[in-house]
Amino acid sequence: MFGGEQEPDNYYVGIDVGTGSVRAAVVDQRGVLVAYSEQPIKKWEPQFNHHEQSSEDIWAACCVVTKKVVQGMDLSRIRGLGFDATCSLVVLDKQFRPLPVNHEGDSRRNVIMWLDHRAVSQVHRINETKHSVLQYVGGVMSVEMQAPKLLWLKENLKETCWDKARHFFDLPDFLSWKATGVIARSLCSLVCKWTYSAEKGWDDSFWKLIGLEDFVADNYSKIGNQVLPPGASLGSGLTPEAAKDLGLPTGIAVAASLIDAHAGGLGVIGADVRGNGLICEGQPVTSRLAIICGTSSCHMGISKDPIFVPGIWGPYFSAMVPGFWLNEGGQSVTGKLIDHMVQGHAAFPELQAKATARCQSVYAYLNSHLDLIKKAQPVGFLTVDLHVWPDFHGNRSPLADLTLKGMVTGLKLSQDLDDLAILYLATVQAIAFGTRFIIEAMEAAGHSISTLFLCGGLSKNPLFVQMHADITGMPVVLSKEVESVLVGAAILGACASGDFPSVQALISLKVNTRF
Ligand SMILES: Nc1ncnc2c1ncn2[C@@H]1O[C@H](COP(=O)(O)OP(=O)(O)O)[C@@H](O)[C@H]1O
Ligand SMILES: O=C(CO)[C@H](O)[C@H](O)COP(=O)(O)O
Repeated sequence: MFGGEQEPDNYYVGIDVGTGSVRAAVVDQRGVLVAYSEQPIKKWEPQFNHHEQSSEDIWAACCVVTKKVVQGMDLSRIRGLGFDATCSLVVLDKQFRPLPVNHEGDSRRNVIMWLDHRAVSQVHRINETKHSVLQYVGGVMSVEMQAPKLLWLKENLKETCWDKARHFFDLPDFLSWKATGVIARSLCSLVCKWTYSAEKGWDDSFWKLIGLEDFVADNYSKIGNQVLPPGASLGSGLTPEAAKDLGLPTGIAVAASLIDAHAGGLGVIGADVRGNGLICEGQPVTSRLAIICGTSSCHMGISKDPIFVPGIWGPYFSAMVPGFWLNEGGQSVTGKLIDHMVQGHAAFPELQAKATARCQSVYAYLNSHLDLIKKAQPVGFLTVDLHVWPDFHGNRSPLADLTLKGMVTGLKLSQDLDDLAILYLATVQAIAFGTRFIIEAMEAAGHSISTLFLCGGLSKNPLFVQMHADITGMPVVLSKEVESVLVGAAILGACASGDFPSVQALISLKVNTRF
């Protein structure tokens, strides 16, 4: 972004709602992050594969972090606000009150999270229809998308939720509604998770065929019949009530939102790489793959013309970079898998104690422990006898098979810290091989990728980044600004403010690291 080296006059606020926490940042007109705050959010897992959150808890966390980042600032310099969030499903009634998405009737828990796999039977039936909209999600709809979840609600919670529901929002759209009172949806969420077409709109025949004809009957008013491009300015901007909640001025511009992975993609894909000797310098932006690695990893590749890749979501038109088609590969659990493997190991308490004693994160400790035990050989060779298959939560791409499970081969009876470190390494390598598998599928279908641009929590782990470079054989670029997802959200706010002509004009960022 945003260009220019002059002293900043204008600032933009980005709010990023991830799976585990909400982050806010103030970003100046040069694209520099000047304040940052983070707050955890609640998650419930009332039964296996059911994952729920609370939209009120999420909004409250947005308010806490935003108030913190603008503390002491001249608020009149804040020109715009942008949101991104996970693609979770929020359910509200006629008065915009939360409705329960669970058998317990707990209306606090009104969000079915993106990683929730309750709607297995529903997605199976949807895929059996072989409807033409499925071509635009890689040929197979994921259980993580919204149509199967909506059908599950209709079939399982008819009285307590479905019949009372008036608004079904993707979480990024819920946030922009909460800030502005405008119920218009972002093209990003509707195209990527709800089968909406940027060119043709909703397909009545799909909703009728899968048993959700209710939406057609009321002209899609419950799921969105006003659609805006990400970055478009919403209504009259921030309402007085939301302004009070967030500690921001009433009326500042608020943008139509993005899904979190797409905000990260926007934050990194246009990076200015000049002078780094990278292969992608001078190549079109379509040679870049943005990988947003947090709880999950999302692999975002763009093209001028639509490319149909079996098992990879899309092609989606204008869902991330306006005017480009997007393909989105993904691994449903990556950060969550690494945490699961490390925290579940018998040597974890010892690891935690040793890391704490050195004032290090467990991952920094494990990385230095691997360096110690590798001796003269390259670290990657420590796993010649131990292998992980990482699909503990199914395979999102390119196999698109939610029934797949994880595997570890080569286990021994010992369970000491060395074993834990090597299991951690094998898990990171397995995830990197998953990325290679996705890239191979994208290239076989017509993409031509030369360089990876990583962001998200896992990109702060040097071992994770190095393994991606080694295993894919591609250079990995990290942004100068570590919190690229928040920069993507702030780009939306900057675009909505009218200070910049378009999202495209805003996506050139500086980089400083390569692996
Ligand atoms: N400094 C770090 N070193 C290693 N791993 C990290 C670091 N920071 C975050 N992570 C990992 O990144 C993942 C969370 O990434 P994040 O982008 O915060 O997720 P989300 O957006 O899904 O909430 C976790 O698995 C966490 O362990
Ligand atoms: O489906 C997705 C994007 O299309 C993401 O996996 C989902 O939004 C969760 O993101 P994160 O792992 O960053 O919390």
